[in-house]
Amino acid sequence: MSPQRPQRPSSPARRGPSRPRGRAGNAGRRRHEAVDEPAQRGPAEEIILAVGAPAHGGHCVARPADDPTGRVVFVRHALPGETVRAAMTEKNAKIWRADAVEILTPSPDRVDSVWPQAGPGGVGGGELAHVALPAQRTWKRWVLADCLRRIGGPATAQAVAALEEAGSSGSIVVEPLASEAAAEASGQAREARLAGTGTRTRVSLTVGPDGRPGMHGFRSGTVQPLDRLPLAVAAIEEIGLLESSRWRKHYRPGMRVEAVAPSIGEPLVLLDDRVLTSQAHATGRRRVEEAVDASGLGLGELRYSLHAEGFWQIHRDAPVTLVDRVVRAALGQEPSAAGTGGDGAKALGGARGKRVMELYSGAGLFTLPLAMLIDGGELCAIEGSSQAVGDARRNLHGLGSVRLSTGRVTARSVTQAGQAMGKAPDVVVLDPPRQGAGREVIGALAGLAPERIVLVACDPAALARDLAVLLDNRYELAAMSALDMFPHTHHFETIAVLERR
Ligand SMILES: C[S@@+](CC[C@H](N)C(=O)[O-])C[C@H]1O[C@@H](n2cnc3c(N)ncnc32)[C@H](O)[C@@H]1O
Repeated sequence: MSPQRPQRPSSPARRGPSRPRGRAGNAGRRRHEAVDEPAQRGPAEEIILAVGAPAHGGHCVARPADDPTGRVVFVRHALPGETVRAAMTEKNAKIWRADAVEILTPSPDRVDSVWPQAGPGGVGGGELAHVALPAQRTWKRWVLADCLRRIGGPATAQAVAALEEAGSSGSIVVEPLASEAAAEASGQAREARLAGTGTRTRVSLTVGPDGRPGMHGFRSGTVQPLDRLPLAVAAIEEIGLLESSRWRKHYRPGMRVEAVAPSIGEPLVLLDDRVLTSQAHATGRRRVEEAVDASGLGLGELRYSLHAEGFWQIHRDAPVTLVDRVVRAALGQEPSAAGTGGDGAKALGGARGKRVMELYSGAGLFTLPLAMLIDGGELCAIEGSSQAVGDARRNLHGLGSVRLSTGRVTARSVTQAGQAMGKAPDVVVLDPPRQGAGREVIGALAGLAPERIVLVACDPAALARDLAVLLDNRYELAAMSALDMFPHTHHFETIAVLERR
């Protein structure tokens, strides 16, 4: 997706110069107000930009249209190939940033935003809502390839390009999750247009000074009130957190409002530390129950119980997809991260008796199916949150040979856990937070010399860094897949499988 290689999706093309319609245009004007903080600064400087390739972080690399050799500007709310009028939002010696506020030459991939309040000058967290969903995945594919090349270095980029799944393009396709794939394949224009909305089972808001809940403006401390939550599942929209007077009376400026819609039972709402039902009644319930279909692994439905505020994969299809991919990648005979379906139980026939280490294990999303499949083997997991470890203990109750430790994942704790296992683990699964595991942890992990490592990454820059260290430490890349787990944002998830040389 670039001026040279524009993608042509099935989305309706917008012809001729146009302002982003409706609220996006208004949001553009609002942006000037945001830029004006403090108020005496005057209107934002505007600039005409020729927009180039997407870059990590949800923006594109652009240059002034009348000076293509000029300064690079990171522009949001634009698309590769467009010419836009942009309002500068940050300009200093290091970086220039801008928001596209008028689209002079629209890309065929531009659509009416599914979340105008996340448009120019709006809240963060929906920065690709103006991009057709297939083109969002192309955007992310480019960003992944760019991070692997720039941050991982030539050896990392070559290792990825050599994978069968990278195909002739040499890059990894970012796949839709089941809901989006079904909506896009439905043949229904409305369903396809709204694909990727209504998928988030967790939503986090802040109450603004006026008592209305909203989200922070992008790179701003100001809470902007919201009038819709288009990315949230219907069960959260229906609670009426934004408009209902029954909620307003509970709100105080600065309060955090978290809505949690588990796959089993009623949603819960957390107001700072208080837990309320979806009807705004106080409740002693602090836990939610989640069901994950692991029949593809021959395990049927898995049940999890966790604290409502605990970490859980946010897209409604993410737990089932990740469990299937990660467990197959860890315990399958073939080191594939790419495929789902097929006879999981057969593919996992060799799992019994395996020795597994899991880092950053949360409430046990992967730990439970791994422990069930290695029957007679050994599993050692490390997780930093004691609450999550308590949840995992409960979820794994009765499964033998599992050691769940609370503590930071560090080079030392990884080495000690390896020593405690006695013999090198057969496989290590790690799902670190956004910043990745880091050079030292990865180095210690490589020092344990497991046959296989499954690295789950939600940030392509961190993935590239961690991967480069593994490739330098006697591991080779065996498989990689990428999943569009955060539609309408720039985020996505990657699973890399490495084998010891
Ligand atoms: C991306 S989540 C993955 C959890 C689990 N795999 C899942 O999918 O539900 C990352 C987990 O790492 C934990 N964590 C973050 N930093 C950590 C650290 N330095 N040491 C140990 N755990 C950490 C968090 O508490 C969180 O549970």
